[in-house]
Amino acid sequence: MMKVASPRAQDDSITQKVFRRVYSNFSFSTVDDDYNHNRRRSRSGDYGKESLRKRGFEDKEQVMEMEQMGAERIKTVLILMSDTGGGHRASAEAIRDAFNIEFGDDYRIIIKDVWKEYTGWPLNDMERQYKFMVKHVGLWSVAFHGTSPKWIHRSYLSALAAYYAKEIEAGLMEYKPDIIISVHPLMQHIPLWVMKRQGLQKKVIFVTVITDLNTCHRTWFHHGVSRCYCPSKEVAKRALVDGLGDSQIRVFGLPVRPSFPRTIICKDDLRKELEIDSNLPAVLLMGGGEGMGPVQKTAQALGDSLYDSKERKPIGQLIVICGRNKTLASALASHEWKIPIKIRGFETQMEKWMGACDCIITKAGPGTIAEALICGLPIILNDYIPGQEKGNVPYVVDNGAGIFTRSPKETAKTVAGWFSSKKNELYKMSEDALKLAQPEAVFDIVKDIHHLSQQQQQRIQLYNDYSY
Ligand SMILES: CCCCCCCC/C=C\CCCCCCCC(=O)OC[C@H](CO)OC(=O)CCCCCCCCCCCCCCC
Ligand SMILES: O=c1ccn([C@@H]2O[C@H](COP(=O)(O)OP(=O)(O)O[C@H]3O[C@H](CO)[C@H](O)[C@H](O)[C@H]3O)[C@@H](O)[C@H]2O)c(=O)[nH]1
Repeated sequence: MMKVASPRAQDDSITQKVFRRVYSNFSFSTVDDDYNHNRRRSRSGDYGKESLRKRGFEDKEQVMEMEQMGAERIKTVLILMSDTGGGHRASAEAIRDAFNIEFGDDYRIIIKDVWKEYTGWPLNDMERQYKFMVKHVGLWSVAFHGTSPKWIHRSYLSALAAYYAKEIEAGLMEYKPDIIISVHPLMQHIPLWVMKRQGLQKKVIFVTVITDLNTCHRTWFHHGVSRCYCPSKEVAKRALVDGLGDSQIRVFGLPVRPSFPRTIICKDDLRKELEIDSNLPAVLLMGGGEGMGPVQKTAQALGDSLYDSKERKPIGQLIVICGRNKTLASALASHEWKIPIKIRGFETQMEKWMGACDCIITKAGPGTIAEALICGLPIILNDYIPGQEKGNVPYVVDNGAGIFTRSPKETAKTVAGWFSSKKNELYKMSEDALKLAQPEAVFDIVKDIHHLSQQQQQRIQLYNDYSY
């Protein structure tokens, strides 16, 4: 079905095994080999090589083009991501859910960390390395900025691509994708390099969905993509500066799981369901999927500021979502609290917890920010990861949707103010948050990808008609 020019001649490589499994009659051929598998039928069923040859299609490229014509079939979408933090998975799941809602069974969606499953070090270990580096922020800052020049990241990624070429080919081709969507900064160069080697650039649509709101890394921008979906004008400007064309760039917003915009939020019902006090205002405290940032100190400061010692009663309540940080959860659980508090681990229905609260304190994770904006939550940013999260601070603060402070005491004082004498301030910020929100972003993205797919189908059809 497609040419596989193998760089390292080896018998029974992973690629070959996978191809044999997927296409039972498949036998490997290089560009110069004869086609020796012409009895096999393509997925559309009508374009076996023999029949095409009889119709006068002797050229190998033509025969392959024809084989791709499977007009009315389910399209496979492969979403490439890695669990470096929780944001990439959340965006990948958002895109999958939106495809299902908009197009039902027309698309089969597969979310994969192909690096982890098919390659070796360092690609298969990104989660651990990322966790380590962001704990030592100085190290992350050097890695982020030090790898910004194109010649540095390009040469390193090209070397990795060449080294793991066969494994990555196998990883990508196992799913026979019609469309590849990358939601990770390190998943443009290598797959596009593999696709180029296989002559698949015109057959498989490749798009990037950027999941950082402002100061993103330059590895996000690759000239070879059909589309680069930017979550904000700031990121689009960076894409233009990096040489992407207007026709490649679209600005719809950051993809957020459809359960956020599509859940009709009734705070009272949510509070009942989550067993949260219905009468006290609630602040949500979190630190991304890994529970990063000054969560413990902030929780303790809130424990004091939200308790009115004169009246001997709380003026607010606290919900802490620790994500995967179990140490944090057990440290908080062993503390004595004067205010109502809920300490939770990794939650899968964040829209409910956000919908039940009145404001949020978080590090500047783009996913959390975009979700909080949709829920109209004023945001206190208490930390950011250098590099990709730095620009998220002005994005929120300059648009009036929140404030930035690293001081747990100041954070606690601000929330106490919002819950007592400064309710108007809280209300105004909530309005500004809703103005900045882009709840339809994920639907706009999948509709545009669908449009690209249809255009490609039409091109193939035209080629088909013209050739006959
Ligand atoms: C020596 C030159 C190295 C150039 C490296 C470029 C590509 C690296 C590719 C694979 C290596 C695996 C390292 C994985 C780290 C995880 C990164 C990640 O996924 O972040 C997600 C985050 C977001 O979730 O990624 C980003 O925001 C941008 C990615 C930046 C790439 C940083 C690469 C660090 C490499 C460490 C080498 C130290 C070099 C010192 C500089 C002179
Ligand atoms: O218990 C939890 C805790 C968090 N989340 C979700 O996890 C995501 C966290 O994503 P963020 O973007 O806020 O932050 P992360 O640190 O987890 O994300 C990582 O990926 C981001 C890009 O997507 C940024 O690059 C960021 O700097 C990097 O650390 C959000 O959707 C949040 O709702 C849950 O579903 N359950």
